[in-house]
Amino acid sequence: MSVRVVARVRPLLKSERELDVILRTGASATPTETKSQSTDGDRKLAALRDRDNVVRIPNPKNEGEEYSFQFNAVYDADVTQQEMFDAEVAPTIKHLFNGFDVTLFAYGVTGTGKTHTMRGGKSLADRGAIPRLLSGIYRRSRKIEKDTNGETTVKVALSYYEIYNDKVYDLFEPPEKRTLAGLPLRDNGGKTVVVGLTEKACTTLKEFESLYDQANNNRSTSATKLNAHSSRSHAILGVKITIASPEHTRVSTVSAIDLAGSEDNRRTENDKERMVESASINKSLFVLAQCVEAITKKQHRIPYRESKMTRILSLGQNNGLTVMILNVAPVRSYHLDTLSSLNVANRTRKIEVREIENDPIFKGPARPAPRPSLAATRQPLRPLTASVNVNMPAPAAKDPAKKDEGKPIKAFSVFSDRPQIKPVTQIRKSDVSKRPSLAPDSNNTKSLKPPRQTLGLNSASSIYGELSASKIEEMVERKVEEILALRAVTEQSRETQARELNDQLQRRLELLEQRIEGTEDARAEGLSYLLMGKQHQARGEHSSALKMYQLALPHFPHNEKLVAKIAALKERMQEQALPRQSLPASPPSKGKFGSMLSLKRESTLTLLGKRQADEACDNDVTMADDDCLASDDESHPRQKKKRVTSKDLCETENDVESLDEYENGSLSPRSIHLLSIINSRDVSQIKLLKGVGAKKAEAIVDCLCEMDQASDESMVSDQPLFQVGSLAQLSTLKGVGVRTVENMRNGVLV
Ligand SMILES: Nc1ncnc2c1ncn2[C@@H]1O[C@H](COP(=O)(O)OP(=O)(O)OP(=O)(O)O)[C@@H](O)[C@H]1O
Repeated sequence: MSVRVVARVRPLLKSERELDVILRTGASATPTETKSQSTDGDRKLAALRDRDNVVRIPNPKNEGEEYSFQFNAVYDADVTQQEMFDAEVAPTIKHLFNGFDVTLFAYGVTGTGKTHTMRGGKSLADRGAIPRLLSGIYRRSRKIEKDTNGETTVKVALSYYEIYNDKVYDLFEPPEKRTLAGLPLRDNGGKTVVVGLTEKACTTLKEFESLYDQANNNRSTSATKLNAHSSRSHAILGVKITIASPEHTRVSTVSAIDLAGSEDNRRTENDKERMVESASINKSLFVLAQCVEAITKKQHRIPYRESKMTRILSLGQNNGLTVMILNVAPVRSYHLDTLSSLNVANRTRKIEVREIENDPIFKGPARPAPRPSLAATRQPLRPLTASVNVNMPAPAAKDPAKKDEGKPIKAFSVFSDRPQIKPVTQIRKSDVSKRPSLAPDSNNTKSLKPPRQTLGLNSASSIYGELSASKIEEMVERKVEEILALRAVTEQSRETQARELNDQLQRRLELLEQRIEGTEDARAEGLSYLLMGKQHQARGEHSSALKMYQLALPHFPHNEKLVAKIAALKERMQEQALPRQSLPASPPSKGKFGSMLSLKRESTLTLLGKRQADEACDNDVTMADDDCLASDDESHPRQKKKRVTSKDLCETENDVESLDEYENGSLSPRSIHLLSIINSRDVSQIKLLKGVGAKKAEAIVDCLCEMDQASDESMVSDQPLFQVGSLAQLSTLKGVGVRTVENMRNGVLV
């Protein structure tokens, strides 16, 4: 049977407004009713359980749309604690006395009413599910004892613990007795047990109330922005009942769990301590959601062990009945949280649990072949193999020999882990007809393929008298081995294929890289010629520039701009043949870009320019040839290390043009000051210039020193001879571009 999941919508709190209600329940078109809107107070139990069971919530991204979540039941804000108990908790008591374990847990966002539902208030009417459950247990115990004239006795024992920051603490122990590590968990026969937990015998409701209240004082609660009495831990109350009749003793447990609520810490404004708690709460609830998802998706691995809470809750693994009460707040401020908890709860509904009563412990002489422990091995859920009607009262003292006989017709499915030999009469007709392999006249014995079917047959082993359990197990084992072997072979061939594919891919990649590298090398060479040509041209060395452009041409054979440039250069050289011849004799012209460098330090600059070109090409092999060619004849934009775009070049050209103002006039005080700093070769001063860091300053000084060394004069004097005389010259230095010069100049205060 699947987990029973019911939703309970809490009424509006004083601080909440009617107009913020976004949840709708049932088929009603009006928002969830609040307590004030409560109608008929004395609804019948059946009516309660059968009422509309849909919660509707708008899509947060599109309010026009609505999501609907269906549950086993939905309880509006007007439903009282008594009604809630009668509808959902009271029916589980008889299952408990029939030997089934019961798990009741409240799930929901912080402040949605979990503690209210489980523990409730102090007044009689406000009492929650737990005290009412205990009251019901004691009442039933008294009745059984009375009906059997005291031959059957019922003992109730309590344990109560909390999981706080993923550590387990005994709530029957005062907090000062807690150890840092908390109590350990252990797997015991398929159940997770807390080691060293106090178990208190409790004979009356009054005793329970006092114990429970006292223990709750030990529970970790704090005021948060979203709830003045927020539970900071998951609290688990275990009520163990031991029914002892003259023939046997039967033990079953009800676990009532008040989970801590998930918190959206953007809303809680939690302090550090609360945040740690909150992280732990959210983590365990997240693991719970993951477990739910893994179970419903039938995944192989269910992450129970990733949090203590999920390990203890063992949803879908625990036998017996599970009821989840999803608490929700009806208002908008909880919108996303509500949506997410509705999602988790909705998925939980699809989880199937094995409803198996606990084995009775028989008194008297030892009995042959007890049923193997069903809980001992946790296995995936199996299809139903038998049925029990838990709604029928269990006979108080049954003949143990006839234990398996005459079980009433089922009300829900029972799942089995191990082969169970059941009389054929227990298999419903419909079941037999649905599964041909179970039919007595079936000749389909060869189709024992999937283990599920094989196991299904076990329950009907009387039909196949000759097929003993061990034989069937042997067959299953053989089949499993076959499947595993086949899988191993398939995986091996798949691996080989993948390896071959990888090799092929690698080879192709290498080829591609080689091709790209070859192309890039050639292109880089061409670009370096272009760049050098440009630099020569900028310095007025037209013949060198022409040579470089001509060397670049084979690399860009179809580039019209380059062809045009070569032609223009040739023409200009012819025009300027005379003036150019006279230039070497004339004094350096400060007004011409690079003139000082070209005339005085030609060899140095050729060296520098070449290095710049090499560097630029190393770093800029991707630069478009058009970008290179687009620069104007007189401009000298230095290559930047980043990818150069045509936009950059245009801007650079504009910047250089702006420097033209210095070409024919004297330098401004600002520029003079800047150049004096540069010429000082003082790294500590240069690095203070705008846009220049320590690295750039060092590069500038290095460059100047290199030029000094390269000059003939530097051989005879220690004094730096080369002086940067213009901003344009400055822009040609290593590590400096026109934009840097502009930056430096703008940053200079005079
Ligand atoms: N059905 C209800 N009827 C009346 N009041 C309710 C109901 N449900 C919740 N409340 C009130 O809402 C408030 C928050 O409820 P509660 O403390 O039970 O929330 P919670 O989900 O346990 O929160 P947390 O996870 O922070 O512990 C309380 O003041 C409680 O009395």
